Amino acid sequence: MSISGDEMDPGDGQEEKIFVTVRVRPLNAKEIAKNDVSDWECVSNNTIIYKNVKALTERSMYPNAYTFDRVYGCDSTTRQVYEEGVKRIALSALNGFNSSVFAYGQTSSGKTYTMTGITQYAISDIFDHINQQDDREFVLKFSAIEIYNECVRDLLSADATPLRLLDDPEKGTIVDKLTEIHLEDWTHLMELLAVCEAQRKIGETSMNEMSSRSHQIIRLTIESSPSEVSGVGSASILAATVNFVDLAGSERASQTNSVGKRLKEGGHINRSLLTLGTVIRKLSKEPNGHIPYRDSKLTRILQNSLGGNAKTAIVCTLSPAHAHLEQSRNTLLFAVCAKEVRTSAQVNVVMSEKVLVKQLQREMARLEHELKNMSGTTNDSEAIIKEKELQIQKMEQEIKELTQERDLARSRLDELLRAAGVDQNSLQWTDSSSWDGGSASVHLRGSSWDGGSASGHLRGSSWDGHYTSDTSDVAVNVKVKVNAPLPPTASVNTYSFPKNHKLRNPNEDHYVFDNITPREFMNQYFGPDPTQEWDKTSQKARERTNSIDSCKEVEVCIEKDEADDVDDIHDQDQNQNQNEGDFGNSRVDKSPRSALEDVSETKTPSITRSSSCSAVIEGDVLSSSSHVSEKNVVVESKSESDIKKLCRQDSQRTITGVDEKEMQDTDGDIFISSPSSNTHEKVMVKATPETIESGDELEGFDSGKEWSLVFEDQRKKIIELWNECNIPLLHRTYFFLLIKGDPSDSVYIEVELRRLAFLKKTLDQVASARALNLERAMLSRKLLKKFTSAERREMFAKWAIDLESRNRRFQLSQLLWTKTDDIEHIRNSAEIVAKLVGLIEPDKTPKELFGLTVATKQESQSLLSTWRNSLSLLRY
Ligand SMILES: Nc1ncnc2c1ncn2[C@@H]1O[C@H](COP(=O)(O)OP(=O)(O)OP(=O)(O)O)[C@@H](O)[C@H]1O
Repeated sequence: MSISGDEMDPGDGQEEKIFVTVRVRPLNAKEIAKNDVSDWECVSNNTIIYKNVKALTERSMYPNAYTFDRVYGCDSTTRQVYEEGVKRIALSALNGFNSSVFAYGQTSSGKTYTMTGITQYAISDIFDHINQQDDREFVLKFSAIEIYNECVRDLLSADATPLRLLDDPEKGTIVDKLTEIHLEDWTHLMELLAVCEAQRKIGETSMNEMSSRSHQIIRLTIESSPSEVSGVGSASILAATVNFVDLAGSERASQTNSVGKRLKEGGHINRSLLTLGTVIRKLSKEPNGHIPYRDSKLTRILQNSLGGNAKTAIVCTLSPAHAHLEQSRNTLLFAVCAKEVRTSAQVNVVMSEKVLVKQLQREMARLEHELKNMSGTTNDSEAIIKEKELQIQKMEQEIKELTQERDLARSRLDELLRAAGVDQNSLQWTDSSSWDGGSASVHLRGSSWDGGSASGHLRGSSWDGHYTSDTSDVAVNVKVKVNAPLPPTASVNTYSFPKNHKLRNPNEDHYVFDNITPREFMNQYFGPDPTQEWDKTSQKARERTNSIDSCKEVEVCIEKDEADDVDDIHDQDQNQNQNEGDFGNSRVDKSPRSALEDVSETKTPSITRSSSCSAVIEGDVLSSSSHVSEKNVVVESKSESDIKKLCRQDSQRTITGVDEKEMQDTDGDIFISSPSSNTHEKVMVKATPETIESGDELEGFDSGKEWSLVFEDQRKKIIELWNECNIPLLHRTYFFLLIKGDPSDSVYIEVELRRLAFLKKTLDQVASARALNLERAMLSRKLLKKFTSAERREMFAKWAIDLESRNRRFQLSQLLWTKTDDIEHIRNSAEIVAKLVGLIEPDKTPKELFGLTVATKQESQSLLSTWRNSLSLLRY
């Protein structure tokens, strides 16, 4: 339904006439039976004429043609009457105009018939209109009264006590304590109309079997306000009423043969209708004179509708029968007067308290929402700022740490270079560290590998692979003799560190994880291992010395697969254990050389020599007590011949793909690796022991005495962690072969401690997870073994409900049912299974569900059907 602009806004505050229509009903059966004829004919849309010529001559004092806004003949429908005029008036209440629709006419002329239809059509259209309106919210209130024998009665109340009429300065006459019901929908309306019909006084007269003996006024109050989406505007808050008035019919006592109660009723009806007629006549003739509204309850209540702030439509109903000619003429006279009456309808912005409260609540809610949004935005901004500040703090801390590491590296390198006799003036550190995408490199470019001289380029230095100290390339001529010819284009010992530290060191141990090594883990969580870069830097320094005499220690790192010769190593370890005893206390006196040879005899997969191991060479050899291989082994040598021997032995036993010549001795030469020979091999030259021993004090240790205490403490910790983590004996042996308590070993010790701490934490986690699984497994076994089948099912049902893991439940059900092949047993128990597993795997077949191997296809289908039925019953 749509309401055109004309329909919705016929004029704000302008006077307009009451819209008057006339409707003639068809002759009824009684009238036809009496051979009565219709006196009236609608000759056009708005003109009705009296067509009985005989009567016309006899009663010439009456006009024979009447013109109204609309006239409807006996073949008209109520829909027509409604649509062609009444609708506009009725629906103007949606726009804030009070409105009223009357049916006026003699008894049995069709007032109730017409008004019933009009009321329903109008309210239906109001519902439709409201449903189409998104920008306004509506509240409908329904009330109904009847005026019976000059008493006002609430038709929605069982209490028949007459209601008082009160005069409100703003609203006019109001009915006190009238029931108003919030109208919800169409069904609700029908219910209320039925109540009204049931309550209304209806009686049988000779004119009408169902004669209305009272005036009925159905009132719909429409309150509307802008919806939340359309914003708020107090001016557009509207409240208006629409009255549907079905008057009782005027009657002649002689015609209705009324007596007693009906006669009294007829008297009240006629009196009130007479007053109504008087009011209408006066309004039409002397609108500014006295209008006797107060002479009847009806006119009092309808005062606004008749001559006040309302749009009004009157449908005058006629009985066409000649027998009712006089009443029809009176009705037409009333209609003639009514059409002259003017009303002045104005938009009612007077709102009810309820609407006002609702509007205020909505406005408050909107403001609160806005406030919340504003505070939310503020909170968000604060959170972002806080987060950024934290990031900045974190970055500053990282920069600080990196700077410290860099300075430490520089100082160490300087000391090494100083010790190696390199002219440090030729090297320049710059502070212009540049973030170059996280890669750092140390290049040693050999221009003439076979000639024994190489031009080393030390390009920056980085401890963690994050940055490069981008100094200008410093060319240092380093005389290095190599034993094996290298490809002339080869760059040797070039290390690049990916930005994310994820570079996997082939020398790394593999204790726990497949995808991350402890070193990677430590790099990630504890920062870089400074020893790696230290080693490289030391190597550079060594190369610069160009003096093989000063090189009394060589660090040799050879990687080999962990799996190689583990058993052999184990055997060797056992042999060693017989002689060596516990690490902490009983060291077997043994010459360094023999110690080295012992170690090398174990077919060590890799060998590394530390710069701090001279004490070992000249003193004790550490014992060992385990049997698992390690990749990195640190040994030491006192002389070049020792080194050469060691390397020869190792190369013969463990290194594959290494040129024998590479390890052969040329007295006084330094061993360096050939990267082309084997990517798993690396030989690094390191600083001389003299360099370290000649007063290299590491930071954090002021005196040898203090360090020795710290060292003892750390050593104990390491041993404890070794035991707790089941660290291979070989690793322990090699570790303490190299780490003897020299202050320069503190870095190695710290690395070891960190690694062990990580390992222990991981092992603890794994152990607790295993314990949990074991406990569960034990429970499963107990369940199957200890109890009878019934007990198992019962326990299992309880347990399974408690278990959160659905897969676990399914596995348990399989366990349960694989114990039997008894189809009947399973069928009977399908309900339990459905409870346990049905909600988990609804598409599984019985075979899959029950773990059966003997079920035929038919049996499976039968089980499945049973199971599904159970499932549907048990679905919760
Ligand atoms: N336009 C019409 N078409 C067909 N039947 C009608 C029409 N108008 C009224 N009637 C029938 O005429 C009879 C009287 O109608 P109704 O009860 O509406 O008259 P009324 O004016 O309300 O009478 P009263 O004043 O006594 O209550 C009813 O049976 C009704 O069905």
